[in-house]
Amino acid sequence: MLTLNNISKKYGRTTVLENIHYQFDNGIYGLLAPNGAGKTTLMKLITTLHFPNSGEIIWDGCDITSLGSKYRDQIGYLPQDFGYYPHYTAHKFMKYIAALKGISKHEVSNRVDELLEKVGLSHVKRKKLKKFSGGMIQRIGIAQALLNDPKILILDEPTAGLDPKERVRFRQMLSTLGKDRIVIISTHIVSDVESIAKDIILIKDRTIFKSGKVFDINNELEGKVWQVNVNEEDAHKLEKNHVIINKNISTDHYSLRIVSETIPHNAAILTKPNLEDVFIYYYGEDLLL
Ligand SMILES: Nc1ncnc2c1ncn2[C@@H]1O[C@H](COP(=O)(O)OP(=O)(O)OP(=O)(O)O)[C@@H](O)[C@H]1O
Repeated sequence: MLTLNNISKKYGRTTVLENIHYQFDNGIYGLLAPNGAGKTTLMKLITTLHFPNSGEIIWDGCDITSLGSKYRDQIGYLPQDFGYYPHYTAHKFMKYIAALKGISKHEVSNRVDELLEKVGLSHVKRKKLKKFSGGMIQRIGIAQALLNDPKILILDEPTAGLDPKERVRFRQMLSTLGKDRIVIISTHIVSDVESIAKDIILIKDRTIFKSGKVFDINNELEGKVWQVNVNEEDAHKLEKNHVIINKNISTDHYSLRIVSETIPHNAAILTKPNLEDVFIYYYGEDLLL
């Protein structure tokens, strides 16, 4: 179990994270917030690339600063700016990272082949990485992070730059990884984690302001999300007075998705809230920054 015990982090005089308290056990966690909210910082604290100004991180009952490499050996990390050697083949790159991680030579070959298979890249293992698509590079990124069979896998914006098809494939691959480890995925894209995360963690104003199962988080907006088709004039009136989650304009009407405590228009129909609604409702202003 990994516990963040009231951790705070400042850069200079600016506090980026404040009193973060959370407990992780095996499973996938979606760390969801707009850019700049502190997701990368939180991940760097967990990977020991940064240290908190106050609070402590506890792994299986011990402070990670006292565990040193015993703790770091348990971590697999895919950073946002994952660096790779374009002239290396997938196989050579994996062997290289395995050597850096101190994995013994007799273990390496099987492990590399097994992981390339797992991420669906064994058929291109002799291809140079410069020939790989963005999705394939991210899959190599996951494979290298898994080399040491980590108990904590940290993926920072793993789907950045991927097209929708690659995103789906990536999600399918990730969904199996949380069975026997903690997997923390940061993203500002709701659909990356909505269907695969056991818990969602939302960061706002430097702290965790909501966390829990998607169903429970969505439930907070139950009875408040409305769908309505209206003419242009009514659409403008509604936009002035309500939080608009989504707006589609067709030739003869406007289709609006609205969050409102009460029925916003006599043609409005109550609909089931989803995580996108929650995200836009709580972060609306921040998303425009
Ligand atoms: N090394 C640093 N020194 C000073 N400020 C930093 C440093 N790293 C991050 N910050 C600032 O801390 C805040 C949080 O950044 P962080 O990268 O953790 O956010 P994020 O949610 O991961 O966003 P993004 O997805 O854009 O990376 C930002 O305002 C950022 O400018």
